[in-house]
Amino acid sequence: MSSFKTIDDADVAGKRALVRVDLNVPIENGVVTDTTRIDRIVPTIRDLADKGAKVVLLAHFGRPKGERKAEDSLKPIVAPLAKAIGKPVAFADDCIGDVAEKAIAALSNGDILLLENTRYYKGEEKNDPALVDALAKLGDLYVNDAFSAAHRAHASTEGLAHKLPAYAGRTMQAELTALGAALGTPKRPVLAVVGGAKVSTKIDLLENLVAKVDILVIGGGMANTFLAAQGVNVGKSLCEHDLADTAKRILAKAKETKCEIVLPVDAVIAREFKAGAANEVVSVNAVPADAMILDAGPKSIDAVKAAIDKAKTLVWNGPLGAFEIEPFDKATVAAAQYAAAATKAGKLLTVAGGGDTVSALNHAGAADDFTYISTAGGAFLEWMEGKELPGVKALEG
Ligand SMILES: Nc1ncnc2c1ncn2[C@@H]1O[C@H](COP(=O)(O)OP(=O)(O)O)[C@@H](O)[C@H]1O
Ligand SMILES: O=C(OP(=O)(O)O)[C@H](O)COP(=O)(O)O
Repeated sequence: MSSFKTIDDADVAGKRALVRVDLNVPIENGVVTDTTRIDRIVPTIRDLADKGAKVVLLAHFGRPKGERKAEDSLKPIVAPLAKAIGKPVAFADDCIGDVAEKAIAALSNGDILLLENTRYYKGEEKNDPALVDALAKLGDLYVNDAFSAAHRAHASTEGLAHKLPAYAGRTMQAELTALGAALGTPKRPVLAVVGGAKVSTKIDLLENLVAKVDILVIGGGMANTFLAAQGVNVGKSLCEHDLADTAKRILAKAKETKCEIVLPVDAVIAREFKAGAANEVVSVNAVPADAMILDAGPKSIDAVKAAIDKAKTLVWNGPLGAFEIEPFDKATVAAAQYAAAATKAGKLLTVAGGGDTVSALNHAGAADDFTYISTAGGAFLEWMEGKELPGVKALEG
């Protein structure tokens, strides 16, 4: 169990509390489509505000890589955040410097301010001491409530904890407690389902995961990368061809550890990435060069269901297809509803996480029946691997 200070240990009245939260939520046309991450940080924010802190929220959005990209602004999140907290939330157009300092100076005790995307600065992902210093100047204490970004050793998730008195927020505490309770000694067989689009940042963790789980279903963009590594032509699908060697190494390791790998055998393909695009089901060996795989096909769905039937524990991060655009949500919805039914019947313990995964499970009407829904995707899988998360470790001093 982690040994860090929590906000119960902090004297916050009249202090500027820099609170790292995860607001990397799904947004379509400027509208937040799933508020799970927002809802989960409310207790920490309300608690600090009620105790008279000046609450200054730090967060990233997307992967702008140090550029001020308008589509990665946190501004559209202000209104849903204020609604969830039930209090006004001010916004500053920068996370450091004059703009941030003036906005903080204008706060009264109990006020809440959101600073613009920390990833507008290259120093964030590099954990650059200069950015850490510039951020530290803005606060008297630091609270990390972003468990879902705790696998990143970034300025606002790791560096700051060494510069200011550091505390874990309520969600950070709750996630670690809930994951420990659900998965500390998981009932076997353990099935992991890993899909989604963040192939390059998640593929490495599969190498450890195949030593921890009995069955691994690989779906979504991740599956395309594995199929391509095996010589399958995936056409214009989301695929990271330069990771072929990594994929091969993981498949070899899975053989050694006797972890069963389930890859799609058929796919729903289309030529346009849009709702209602003309589509057809083909074998993964027959994807035309000008088409993309946007979902798993019916035979693949049956294979996922068969894997769920064998398992006693399921951990899931990453949708099996481009579930935001119908009809390419079928595999994700079918697997989610099947797992939810098995959980309800008492046959399976289910833990799922990740910004888009939770959104997909809500879309499928399955989230409420899962044993535990984490806000975290990559962070929760790294926790599952047994890795020390830099954001958590830094809180331990
Ligand atoms: N075959 C596919 N082609 C393109 N995008 C896909 C495919 N399968 C899944 N995705 C996309 O993956 C995204 C979610 O991936 P990721 O960010 O890794 O998940 P999470 O946020 O749950 O950790 C979704 O936006 C979904 O549309
Ligand atoms: O959405 C997140 O992670 P997730 O996709 O694993 O759930 C976190 O905000 C971390 O984002 P990042 O993977 O761009 O560092």
